[in-house]
Amino acid sequence: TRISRPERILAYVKKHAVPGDAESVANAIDAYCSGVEWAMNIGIDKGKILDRVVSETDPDTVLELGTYCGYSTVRIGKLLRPEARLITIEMNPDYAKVAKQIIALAGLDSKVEILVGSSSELIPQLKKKLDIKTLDLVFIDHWKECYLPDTRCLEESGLLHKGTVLLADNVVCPGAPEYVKYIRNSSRYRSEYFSSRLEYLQVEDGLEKSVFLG
Ligand SMILES: O=C(NC/C=C/[C@H]1O[C@@H](n2ccc(=O)cc2)[C@H](O)[C@@H]1O)c1cc([N+](=O)[O-])cc(O)c1O
Ligand SMILES: [Mg+2]
Repeated sequence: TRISRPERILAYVKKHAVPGDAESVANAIDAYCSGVEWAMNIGIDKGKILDRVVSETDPDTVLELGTYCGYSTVRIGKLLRPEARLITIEMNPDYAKVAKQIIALAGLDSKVEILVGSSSELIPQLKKKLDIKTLDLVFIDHWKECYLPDTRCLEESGLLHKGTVLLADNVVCPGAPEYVKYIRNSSRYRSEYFSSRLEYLQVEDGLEKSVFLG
């Protein structure tokens, strides 16, 4: 069988990125996905909003739900202080294998830990397994129907503190209507919508930033 799309992306990154240069890794993935074949990375336009939210939050501990090829993992990781930690959850072992190599190529493996498994199974274990107290930033970009149940699980696991930022991708396309309805109507969050474009296309999409109020 042909190699998978993530493996085609990895081959392109190996050929065109500069090892240790995270920016060149992100640029290589964007070049491939703009010019050769689309892939569900947050992309350039929404990526700039992600960058701004990460920089403003300046987090010590970040959780990402949905690693895929590691594009957003690299975008976030390159903005973190050396002592900060980024935990990313990926349930597809083949995707995790590609992401691990892309994150290493970006020189970010010391800051990033990839956990292979489902978010619903791993979120309740984070405190115990990874000695995590609370999360400063959560980037949500996995299966859209999991956004809400996993947010409830984060609340119940005591992983959110006053000021924790949740940033959700794809609130318009493909959309996460149950999540958006919950988070915008909850008195426990202050939410803001950032309108943008779906990765590599001229379709509207956007990010929802929600601050947990405790
Ligand atoms: O469907 C989308 N994303 C689903 C992502 C899913 C990823 O999350 C992982 N996961 C990890 C842990 C889990 O528990 C479950 C899944 C999956 O193994 C996959 O790697 C999507 C689709 C479009 N689109 O235009 O169609 C655009 C986007 O930006 C998207 O993010
Ligand atoms: Mg997405």
